[in-house]
Amino acid sequence: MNITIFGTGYVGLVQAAVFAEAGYNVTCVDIDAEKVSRLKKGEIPIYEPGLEHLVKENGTTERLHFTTDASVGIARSSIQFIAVGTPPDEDGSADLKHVLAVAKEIASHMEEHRIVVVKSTVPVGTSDQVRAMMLRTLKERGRDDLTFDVSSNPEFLKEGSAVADCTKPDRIIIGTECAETERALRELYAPFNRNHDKIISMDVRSAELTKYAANCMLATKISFMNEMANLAEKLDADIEKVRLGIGADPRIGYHFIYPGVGYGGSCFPKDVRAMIRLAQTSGYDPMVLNAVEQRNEQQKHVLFAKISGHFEGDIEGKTFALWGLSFKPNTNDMREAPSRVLMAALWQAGAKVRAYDPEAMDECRRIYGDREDLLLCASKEEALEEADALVVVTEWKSFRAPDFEAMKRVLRNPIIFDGRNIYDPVVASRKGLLVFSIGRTGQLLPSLE
Ligand SMILES: NC(=O)c1ccc[n+]([C@@H]2O[C@H](COP(=O)([O-])OP(=O)(O)OC[C@H]3O[C@@H](n4cnc5c(N)ncnc54)[C@H](O)[C@@H]3O)[C@@H](O)[C@H]2O)c1
Ligand SMILES: O=c1ccn([C@@H]2O[C@H](COP(=O)(O)OP(=O)(O)O[C@H]3O[C@H](CO)[C@@H](O)[C@H](O)[C@H]3O)[C@@H](O)[C@H]2O)c(=O)[nH]1
Repeated sequence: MNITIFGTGYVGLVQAAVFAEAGYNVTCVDIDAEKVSRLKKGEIPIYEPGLEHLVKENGTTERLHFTTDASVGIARSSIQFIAVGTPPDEDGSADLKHVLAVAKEIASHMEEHRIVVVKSTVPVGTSDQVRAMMLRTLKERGRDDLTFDVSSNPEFLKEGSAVADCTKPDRIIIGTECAETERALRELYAPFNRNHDKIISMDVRSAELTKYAANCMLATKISFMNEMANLAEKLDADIEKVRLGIGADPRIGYHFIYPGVGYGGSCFPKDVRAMIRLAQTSGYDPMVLNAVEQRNEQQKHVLFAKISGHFEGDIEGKTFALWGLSFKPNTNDMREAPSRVLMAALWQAGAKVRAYDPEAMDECRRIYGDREDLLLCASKEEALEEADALVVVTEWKSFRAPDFEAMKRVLRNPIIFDGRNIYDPVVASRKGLLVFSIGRTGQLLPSLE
């Protein structure tokens, strides 16, 4: 089976590699010529566990092609996936210009029936816009005899485990009103649907809403837990105990109830805002989602407030070691990362940052360039040198069991601001370190001898 995928970002590239591994011939089209030329050489522009191996292995065969020439991809395959970005517009709504550009491109070059599958995260009603754009373009070409279908197949992969998520999806949503498309997509996904039927078929609009609803639900869980964490501090309770206590209820579950410094990344912030805009333009006041978004914005400032509180506002001239730049572990992605909000606040207050991240150093350099108040360190140990305290923003595995005694010797003050609750304050205190966590301060903080 031949498949074409527009967009070689996290979604398009990973899905392409996984389809190719299953034995399909996949043509990847991207307008970014540099990216395409790197991919042709087997260079992977993003860090995603397992991806490089898959692209290299399949890129040397006939199964995985990269091109900037849309017409090649359109001619080759009956199924055309749209997996381009849907970044936020100025008002928070999803900007559909890339999606519609691909729709126009497909209609400009197709010579026979095509199944267009929207995999990008798009507001309800986008498939109607894609359809209208294609009809208009075909009409302009004088080829409105050509037929096509537009369906929805949203993607649920997580960065950092994208290959695993695509290989073993927990559900495959097929949003279509066309029986032929449903048959084709069921056949396409059959290799990923062997254990039990993971395919959930529905109409296109419900499929589009399912994607936003999933992300909004997960974001709501996180904002709710952050709210409980902030309250726990006020009430001298320990949110980590509360987390275990509520997670034991299977109706709540242990997943996605970790408090922290707020959710980041390329999806939750953008998708919650897009859902808010969509609700508002439909004449509905999304009270819950507004609160989710506001809590998250404030949560990104909680760590700085703790730092400032401890040093009684005397931040100017101080240096902070920062462990973790990416928005979550196992990725180099820094889009909407809480680390960026924290660094901006520290710089604004006149502090310097010595940062380390296992994968996001190049990305950080790309974003900030050379700055006097940012030193990118070669190791987590180097970041601690001459620092007034350590701040942990991302819970990378390699940060979890540090040598507290060595840390105490190097830091100017034996203090850790732990934005992900990866350290036990009691254990750390035995080694002479004071840990400020999220949602577990007050009487629970052991005093240092
Ligand atoms: N990143 C994730 O974890 C994730 C997960 C699920 C869904 N999504 C959604 O999937 C979509 C893609 O996200 P992403 O993170 O892969 O984006 P991305 O920004 O990493 O990549 C998008 C790619 O599309 C290319 N592109 C733009 N216009 C094009 C065109 N006209 N023709 C061909 N290529 C074009 C860009 O050059 C870029 O390489 C978004 O709607 C996103 O919300 C993302
Ligand atoms: O208990 C938790 C879980 C996550 N996070 C934060 O939430 C953000 C998002 O994390 P995660 O969902 O793991 O990463 P993403 O790669 O952004 O994946 C989300 O967004 C994708 C894009 O839409 C969807 O496909 C995925 O299903 C959805 O999980 C990160 O900043 C995490 O630190 C928390 O603060 N607490």
